Amino acid sequence: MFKLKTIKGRLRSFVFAWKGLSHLCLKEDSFKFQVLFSVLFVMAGFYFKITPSEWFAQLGMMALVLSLEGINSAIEELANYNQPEHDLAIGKIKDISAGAVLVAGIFAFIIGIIIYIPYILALI
Ligand SMILES: Nc1ncnc2c1ncn2[C@@H]1O[C@H](COP(=O)(O)OP(=O)(O)OP(=O)(O)O)[C@@H](O)[C@H]1O
Repeated sequence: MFKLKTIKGRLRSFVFAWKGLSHLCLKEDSFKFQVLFSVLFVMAGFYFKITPSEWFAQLGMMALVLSLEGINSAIEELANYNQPEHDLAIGKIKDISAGAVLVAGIFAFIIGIIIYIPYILALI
């Protein structure tokens, strides 16, 4: 059985995670941009009345892109904290981290096209 201390510890971790999420939403421009994009796609989903499996694909990609964007921001923060000076290794680490977000973004774009092109063509 869970001890009360363990439950309190889990709750504390949850509060810290919310602090991190509010930092991302308020301070990180790239994360804010991705949230804006996600909101637009949710609005498009309601507008075109996409199917449950299309919602599944769309929400899955949104979760992936936003999570990777958050991890990318954390890596950038860590890199800046450890090495504020110009450094080739830090530049490479940041580029690789940004590249991981780009991979998810490219797949999200492709899935967006697969979902919405038939709905858009039906309007024409
Ligand atoms: N300390 C550094 N040393 C070498 N190159 C760096 C350094 N900091 C940044 N760079 C290079 O500049 C690019 C952009 O870095 P930056 O930290 O501004 O990321 P960003 O994606 O523009 O940030 P944000 O997501 O906050 O807009 C990096 O991907 C890297 O190529």
